[in-house]
Amino acid sequence: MTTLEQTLAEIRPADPDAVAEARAHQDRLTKPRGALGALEEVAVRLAGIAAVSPPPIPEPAALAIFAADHGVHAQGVSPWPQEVTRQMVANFLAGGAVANAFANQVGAAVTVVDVGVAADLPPAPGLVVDKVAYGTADLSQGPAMTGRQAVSALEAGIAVARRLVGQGARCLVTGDMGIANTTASAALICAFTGRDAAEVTGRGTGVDDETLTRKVEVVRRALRVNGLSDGPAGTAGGAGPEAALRTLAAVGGLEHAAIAGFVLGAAALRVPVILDGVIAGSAALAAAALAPDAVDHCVAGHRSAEPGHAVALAHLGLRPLVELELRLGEGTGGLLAHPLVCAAARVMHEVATFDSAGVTEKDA
Ligand SMILES: O=C(O)c1ccc[n+]([C@@H]2O[C@H](COP(=O)([O-])O)[C@@H](O)[C@H]2O)c1
Ligand SMILES: Cc1cc2nc[nH]c2cc1C
Repeated sequence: MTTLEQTLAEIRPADPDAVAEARAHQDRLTKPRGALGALEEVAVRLAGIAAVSPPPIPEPAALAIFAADHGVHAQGVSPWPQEVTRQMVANFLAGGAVANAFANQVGAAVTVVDVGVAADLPPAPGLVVDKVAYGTADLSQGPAMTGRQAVSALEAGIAVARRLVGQGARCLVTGDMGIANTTASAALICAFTGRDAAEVTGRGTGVDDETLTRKVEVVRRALRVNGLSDGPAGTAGGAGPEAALRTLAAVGGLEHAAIAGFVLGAAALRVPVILDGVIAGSAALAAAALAPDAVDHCVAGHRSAEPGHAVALAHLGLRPLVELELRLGEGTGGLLAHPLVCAAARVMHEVATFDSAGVTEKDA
């Protein structure tokens, strides 16, 4: 069995007994029922992931920033030059990016993974080189990746999840870096949800109106040339894992595939994975198409300003914890959500019950 096949076979849904126990416990705690809003569902979700209630507090966290370049950059879909991908990788490794500051704030270790940067990077502590290609092909002209490249990138992500959990991480956070990757994200979201390109394509790093119009056309062309535009909603590329892999290879990026693998790896290990922005959301659609139960192991860290992100999260049935109009990527929104996820779990360990504290319950 390949690493991908083995990982897919290991993924199970949330544990129903732990979920039921966690719900019942929430209702015994000294607070009005439901008073912790969405955090109650996070606590229940963590119990379902760990298959125990109360669930362990998911710390320490580890962030993996998957970096790659995109052939579609040649279509003028980003205002930034491609070399910014490589330059930002150097910035992450030097500790100078926003992701580093946020990781320090929440005590998360940072790993940078080169799965497809279009340049060779010098070895550095914190850098994992698992380069599948020097960037993808232009998805508006044909498939961005071969099936084999997509599987290699998925398996690179699985390997990182396994390694970080093996080193003691109890929560994984997705991060990405790749100039032009919001175009690939929009194409993935169209292909997996059946929505129109104009609804899900956004300004990314900040394109002007003219470039946005071109970007929407590039996404439409990508779907058309790859045979993904004429299926029923949600199954434009067909149903099942093989179709999911074909769709991912056709219009995804190497970092999207690696992030999908990272999500699958976390799910197989029953470790919660906090999703960052639109790149992670679109990658999670691919992971969910490969293994629907993987979604049970995900927490949506935030909702980014990119319009496709809300569409992806709705399709996954995930509610974002933080909404600050962030549109940076790197894992920044996921990191900010980590203390909320830990607080949700801590409540389950430390808050007294009505019985134990001698607090009178409301009238029946
Ligand atoms: O996380 C997001 O939702 C997000 C939204 C807009 C832009 N980004 C980041 O910006 C880069 C892609 O933007 P663009 O305009 O080059 O496609 C890439 O490095 C992403 O990490 C990320
Ligand atoms: C400067 C810069 C930093 C980023 N971090 C993630 N994507 C990015 C894109 C740019 C352009």
